[in-house]
Amino acid sequence: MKLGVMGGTFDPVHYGHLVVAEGVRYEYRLDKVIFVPAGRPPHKADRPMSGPEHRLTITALAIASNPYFEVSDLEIKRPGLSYTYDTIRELQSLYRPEVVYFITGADAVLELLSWHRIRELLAMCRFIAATRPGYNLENLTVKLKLLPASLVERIVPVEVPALAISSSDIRRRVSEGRPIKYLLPEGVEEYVLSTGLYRQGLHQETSFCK
Ligand SMILES: Nc1ncnc2c1ncn2[C@@H]1O[C@H](COP(=O)(O)OP(=O)(O)OP(=O)(O)O)[C@@H](O)[C@H]1O
Ligand SMILES: O=C(O)c1ccc[n+]([C@@H]2O[C@H](COP(=O)([O-])O)[C@@H](O)[C@H]2O)c1
Repeated sequence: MKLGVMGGTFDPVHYGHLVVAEGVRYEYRLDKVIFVPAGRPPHKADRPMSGPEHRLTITALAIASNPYFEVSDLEIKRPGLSYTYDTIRELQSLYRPEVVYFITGADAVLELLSWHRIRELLAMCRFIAATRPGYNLENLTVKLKLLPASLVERIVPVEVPALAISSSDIRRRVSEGRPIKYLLPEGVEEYVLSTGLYRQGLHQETSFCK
């Protein structure tokens, strides 16, 4: 089995995430892509974010129409910071896949040097770095020059349709009463608007992950 793992804060999930996951699934003929909403993302630990139950629900709504996509609450259930290293280990023992691809956007992959146990993580799974407007993957080898070339080779860039959509822009739009239609799936839009998520602005988001 070839397993894709799409990790993210998903606050909220949007078409940028879905286009990346579907593009990589097709390119690499993945059997399954598991979306893993971060319980407590390590590099955003002191930042307010919506409660995990909201982020899990909207991720499930967003992927419902794709038979290759699944969502996992594994990071949300795990106490402490949500390190990708722990997640991949857990998924490997659950699914016993032949190979795991961790799917990230260019912005996240450019910061890989600061990730927990990055050398071991790169040895355990391959990384797919999807293109993202505003981020240049040509800098990747310079940014990661402290890592052995044999590990950097395990990070593969993939070109996906450029969508300049971000969760932070969507949150800002909601708080300013501007439209978010066509930036994210309708079901997610309805959920966001009906629950009042993001309406009070970034400084008053619903809760911290515990
Ligand atoms: N429009 C996009 N194109 C390509 N990759 C993306 C895009 N949006 C998000 N990603 C990638 O998806 C993963 C999860 O992203 P995340 O949930 O943090 O969304 P975000 O839009 O970057 O959020 P925020 O604006 O709050 O930082 C990351 O690896 C990120 O690089
Ligand atoms: O494990 C780490 O040290 C680590 C550091 C930064 C980011 N990540 C993961 O990378 C994914 C994308 O993060 P984000 O913040 O862009 O949504 C998400 O699954 C995070 O948990 C993981």
